[in-house]
Amino acid sequence: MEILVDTVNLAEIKKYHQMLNLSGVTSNPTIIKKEGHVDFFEHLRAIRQIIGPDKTLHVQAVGETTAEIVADAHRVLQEIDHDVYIKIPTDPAGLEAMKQLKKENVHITATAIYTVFQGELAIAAGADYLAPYYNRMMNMNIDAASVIAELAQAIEMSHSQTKILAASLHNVAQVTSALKNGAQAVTIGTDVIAAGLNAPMIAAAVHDFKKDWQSMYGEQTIADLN
Ligand SMILES: O=C[C@H](O)COP(=O)(O)O
Repeated sequence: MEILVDTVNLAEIKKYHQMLNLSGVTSNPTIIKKEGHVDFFEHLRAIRQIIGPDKTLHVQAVGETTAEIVADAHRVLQEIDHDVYIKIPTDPAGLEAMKQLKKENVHITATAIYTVFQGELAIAAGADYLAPYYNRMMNMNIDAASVIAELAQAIEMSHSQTKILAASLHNVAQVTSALKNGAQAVTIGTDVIAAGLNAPMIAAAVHDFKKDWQSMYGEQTIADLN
């Protein structure tokens, strides 16, 4: 199971890289905008510095034509490193760019996926990851769980190496549903992770255990015991 964070906030990436066994970081222009007008390449290099070479870093191309997308990909690979996963929207121009970039062995994350059909074409194009947009599908009354389950089946049936990296996850239920339905990876906003771990019932359980411990041993921790 791969857990990624859907943020480019350096402090948040540091915090969750330390807390969790993160597999990587994903971004898109909207996520980058939240940090203000940062130096794009410098910021991405800082993320790579934090997560190290073994984690995956997914950066979205912004060009609209195939030639522009391919040029964006080349620039990102040149400025950051050749292990970056280039996120490419799964539309006509993007699919053609995927086909071209796979010939150069570039890592591809096919993004903006709302339908099984888009996913199937991205699998055929050799994408390394598919990023189906869970919450955005739900907003359109598309059954996101079924789309992910069908894509998982398509990958299995075609013996493809493509993995599903569920994105646009707006709550813990969506995360667990994506994983249950066959996503190998999920990219989660740090607000969703925090909300999932800050449930009052977790704090209450920890508090009750502490109270019972203190009623016997006072302020000493286990490490303090003689
Ligand atoms: O790049 C993919 C994002 O996970 C989309 O998330 P969003 O629907 O919250 O903008």
